[in-house]
Amino acid sequence: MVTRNSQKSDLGITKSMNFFQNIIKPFKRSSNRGIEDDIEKIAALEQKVFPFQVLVSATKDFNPTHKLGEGGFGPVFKGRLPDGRDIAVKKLSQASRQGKREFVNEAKLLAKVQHRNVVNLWGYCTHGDDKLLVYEYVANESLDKVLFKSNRRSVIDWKLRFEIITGVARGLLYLHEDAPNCIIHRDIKAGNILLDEKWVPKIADFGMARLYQEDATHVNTRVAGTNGYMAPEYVMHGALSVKADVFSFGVVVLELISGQKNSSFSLKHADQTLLEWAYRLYKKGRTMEMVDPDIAASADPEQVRLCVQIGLLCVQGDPHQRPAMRRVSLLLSRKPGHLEEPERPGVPGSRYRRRTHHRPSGTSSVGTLSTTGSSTDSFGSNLNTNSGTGGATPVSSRTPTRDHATRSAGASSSSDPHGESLQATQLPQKLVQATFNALSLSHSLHNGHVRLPQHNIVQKNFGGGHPDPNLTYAKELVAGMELSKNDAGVEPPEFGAAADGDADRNMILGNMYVASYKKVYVRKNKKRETCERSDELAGE
Ligand SMILES: Nc1ncnc2c1ncn2[C@@H]1O[C@H](COP(=O)(O)OP(=O)(O)OP(=O)(O)O)[C@@H](O)[C@H]1O
Repeated sequence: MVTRNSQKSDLGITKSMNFFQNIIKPFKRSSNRGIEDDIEKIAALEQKVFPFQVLVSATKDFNPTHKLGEGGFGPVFKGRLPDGRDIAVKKLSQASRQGKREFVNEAKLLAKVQHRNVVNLWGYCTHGDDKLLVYEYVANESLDKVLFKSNRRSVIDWKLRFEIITGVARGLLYLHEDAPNCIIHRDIKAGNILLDEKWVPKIADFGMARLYQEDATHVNTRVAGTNGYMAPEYVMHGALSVKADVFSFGVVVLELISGQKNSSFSLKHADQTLLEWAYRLYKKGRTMEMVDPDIAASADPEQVRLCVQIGLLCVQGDPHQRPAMRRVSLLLSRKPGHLEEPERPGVPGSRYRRRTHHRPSGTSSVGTLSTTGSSTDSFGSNLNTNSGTGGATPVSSRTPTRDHATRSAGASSSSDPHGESLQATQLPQKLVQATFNALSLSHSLHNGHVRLPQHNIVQKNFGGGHPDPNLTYAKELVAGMELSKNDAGVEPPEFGAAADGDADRNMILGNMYVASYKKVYVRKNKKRETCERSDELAGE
């Protein structure tokens, strides 16, 4: 990576220049071209189109030495435009099967998203099958590298960390409520927060899910988020709302305070997660013990308490209990004490308990750019989120498929005398952990991304000879369960045994296994039958 010092003077120059001039400069024509050429080019510039050749020369033909890294969406190259501006060019991998027109439409929309705390998309380019996005170059590394992978973590002292928290909150508020379209990021994490030369945080990778949406003919297990940051209702049911981003933001806040990465915290502390640990300390009034020892000296106890409280409010299990980002931004400017008490945190993989709210119908749940334009509490509606036999069975598939799956799996939730407990709104903690382990497995298999089946697409396309993402999901579930198989004494199901072409058979089998696991588990652990751990947690 090119160091930020070498960029500083250029950045200084470009900031003072008008944006349109900046854009037009690299394409200045020689004087003998026609006026039509001019018009065409100006039109292209307004649409923020970058000619491929400009990007080729900016990145020295995508030279490996210019490669900044490669994420789930493809490689990113650093480049410099003829006017001196530095850019980051993301070459989308072929997994984005979007047509050229759709890509251009999406990119145009995303290029309108401009905010100080968001990595600005300056333009885009298509060339043959290649699709490229051109971003402003952000000089410092991503937050995860500074926080978790370097010995520079003390460089971001408490004051900076607090500013990063407020900056990310503002960026996310903008995406949710003030951008031209409501954007649910879906993958808020320390790795997607880039820091500029003044440590101003900028949210990266917004809108990517939209560019990678499956079309009607392509079934895929889509990149859905990153382990350790995903809201429980999203992990378990694919239910997506702005509150899923709020949850991920809460995780980032607690990571920033503690300097600990949520997804690896449990490896060091077998019996708890970062979120539970934070909750316990908060309940005991010992929030300062959470602070990263490297920066403890610079920490302001009042601000720390406020941030811990806000972080915990954001990671509550019930999405409706989580504050919207506007409120978070407001709260960050207040003194603690005016705030409600957070309830115990949700665990990725756990089921949340719905309260008095009802899910609004007809809201979009999967798209990144919300089709409703509503900013808060738009809650996923295409999946069952609130009942069932312990898993994420799609609503529309449940009636026709369950009977068959029940027979195939040799277990029945409806005939089970403990049926009531199987319908409980929360799974035992251990089961939750096992599911989480399954997702961790998926995490390691997929370059840090958890992949979830996209149920509605599966349903639409099953029978077309596509791979069955439900199979993967169910196997992952079971892999998690197997870690504790001896406790449960339940054999995993035979996947694929049901051969009638039922779209969700493997999902159902996986869920049945979870259900039967739970049945045995509950029998063996009567005490935990109600799974109410909040008092227990608070008292510990
Ligand atoms: N605008 C940018 N300015 C500077 N560096 C960038 C920019 N965008 C991305 N990078 C860097 O490029 C690398 C790849 O980024 P990318 O966002 O594609 O994937 P990632 O964050 O590493 O992984 P993931 O896909 O899991 O988010 C990262 O090191 C990132 O910090």
